[in-house]
Amino acid sequence: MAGRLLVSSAERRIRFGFLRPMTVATDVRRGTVGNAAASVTVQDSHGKLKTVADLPEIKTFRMMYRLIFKQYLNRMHELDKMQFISKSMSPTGDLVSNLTNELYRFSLEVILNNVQANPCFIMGVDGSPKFEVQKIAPIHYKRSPHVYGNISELLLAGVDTTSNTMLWALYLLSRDPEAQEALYQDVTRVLKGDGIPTAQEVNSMPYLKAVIKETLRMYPVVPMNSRLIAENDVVIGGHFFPKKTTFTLCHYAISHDKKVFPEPQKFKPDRWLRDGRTRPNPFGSIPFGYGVRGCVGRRIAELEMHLALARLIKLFEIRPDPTVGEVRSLTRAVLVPDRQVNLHFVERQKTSSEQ
Ligand code: HEM
Repeated sequence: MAGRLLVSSAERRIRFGFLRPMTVATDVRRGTVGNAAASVTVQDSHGKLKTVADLPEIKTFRMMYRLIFKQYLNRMHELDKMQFISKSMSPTGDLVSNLTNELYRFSLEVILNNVQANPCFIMGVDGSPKFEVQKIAPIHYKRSPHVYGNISELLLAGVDTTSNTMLWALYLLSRDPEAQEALYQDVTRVLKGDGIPTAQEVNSMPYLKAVIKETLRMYPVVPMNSRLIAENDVVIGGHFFPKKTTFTLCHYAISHDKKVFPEPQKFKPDRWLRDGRTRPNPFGSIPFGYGVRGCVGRRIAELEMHLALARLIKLFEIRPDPTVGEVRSLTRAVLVPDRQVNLHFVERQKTSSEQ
């Protein structure tokens, strides 16, 4: 997600933020997201969209993840012992700042480690192609407004998004023991021991993926974005729109359409399973946007959330705090909870094969 949300004037330069033309000639090297599992979509010289790279394996990213996640889990254990458990004895306790902060810190570390390992990544965050930076000047960032701008965009795009989505996912799971059990079964069926899941293992956990998809459907963390139809007039649904019209897409409204998602207010990860059922229209929920200017961090974000959620659910049962009540969402650039979300992390017993 790029930093600035909406710009009202169609004349405004499009390189900032969400206001982007549909017809961008893109030679942006999407591969700059590093060596995480990434599909790279570009336009070829004939303007055709194609995927140029599918990198199924994760190398440095996975290694860094292991380090970061180890620390993070230790911290969760610490919190579990010191705070979550003691707070559960005094339900008026406030856990939210802890959980929100912990998720924020976790997402931040993942992104910053990526920046360190892939200097070009930071330079490309405004969507402008700066691939050559990687080769010329690996990590000597000059203090320029451009770099500051990129860093703040990176924080909003890469940290607030994943940390809030994780928070929403944990919140939804805490309120749905059945879904949580299904997720636990899905994860423990594949993951034995303490190892970090491989890309292949993640692919074998359909319910895990479904939980993230359903979370993003219910709480699309980037609730809206825009497109500027720059070059041509268009007719949509019988309505004429002159060129340079700005369209604002409300992801939240789209993904709560009951014609596409029956019972849209219900958390139902099953609707995303590929088990023979009729799946929802793929454009019914597009939390990462779409096309050449869709989210460049999508694969990293999904990977990060899949790995984090798999580990957390394997280690902890997540329970709601009865004092919190029904949480609503607010748009604060990203979709955030309207109150502190207290959750209890109860450590699971290890099975005999894992002792
Ligand atoms: C839950 C996680 C995330 C969600 C839901 C999300 C969503 C979005 C959306 C909706 C857009 C606009 C797409 C469009 O206009 O079609 C976007 C753009 C972008 N996102 Fe994300 N994002 C997430 C995580 C990340 C992460 C982790 C990063 C960086 C590591 C990132 C970097 C970017 C960048 C750089 C853009 C601008 C792309 C461009 O202008 O071409 N995002 N994101």
